[in-house]
Amino acid sequence: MKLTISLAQIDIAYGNPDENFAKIEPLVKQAAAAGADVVVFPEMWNTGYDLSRFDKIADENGERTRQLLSELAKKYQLIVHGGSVAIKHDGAFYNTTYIFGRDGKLLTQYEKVHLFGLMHEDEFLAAGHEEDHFQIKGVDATSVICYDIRFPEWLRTLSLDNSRIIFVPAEWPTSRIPQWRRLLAARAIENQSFVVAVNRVGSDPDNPFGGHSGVYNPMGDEILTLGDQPQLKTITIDTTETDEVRGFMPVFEDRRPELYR
Ligand SMILES: O=C(O)CCC(=O)C(=O)O
Repeated sequence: MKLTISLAQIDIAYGNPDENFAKIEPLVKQAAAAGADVVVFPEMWNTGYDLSRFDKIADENGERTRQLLSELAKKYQLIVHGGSVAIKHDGAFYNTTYIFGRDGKLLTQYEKVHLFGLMHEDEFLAAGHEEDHFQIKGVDATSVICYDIRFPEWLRTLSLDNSRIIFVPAEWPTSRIPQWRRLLAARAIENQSFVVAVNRVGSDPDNPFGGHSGVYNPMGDEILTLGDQPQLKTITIDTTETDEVRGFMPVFEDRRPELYR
């Protein structure tokens, strides 16, 4: 299946949801004009890492985000992968992904499983504990968030359900961009999947963020890379490449799960 994917690499206004929400529609429109089947945003784009103000700025039950993404998916007739946003529900804060189909219906949602202590997420957020699986034009896909890519066992778990694409929204600091690119390539190679990763650019009071959003094929080649400036880029991938790679190198069949822990 051929899939056209737009990566929306944006700067995020620190702690300013109104400014950030206003950025989304023009990018969805641009992706639709480029013929995209899906547009992807970075991690926690509504607030950035303004964690100590989440009681004031996190999206209550994700309602504002869900309403906007649903409307835009329907209006522009494409899948909107909403990166992730800071939300509040049941008295706790979560780093949450929402993905909407062309009909405006929620395809899946995911709460970040591995909280990033170096940026104090574990002090302010509750961790998710559920897998997410969805389909794009009949192709199985899954999605994680940023620091999750350092846990190959989690991405493997998510990939076991026939997934062919792993989406990765992120706020990944500039100093570790070389690791970002190597980790994404490794996750693509070992899971014989496409990896579509969207990082933010710009900076917050603690970190500059290095962009280099990209798409990796199932051999781990970086087939699209964005620089370190805000931009939207679009690429068409052929997901049957995953069948070819899994055919000549049957890694999934050769697993020995009885030996692993
Ligand atoms: O793992 C890293 O180096 C960066 C992770 C990160 O920035 C995040 O999870 O938000």
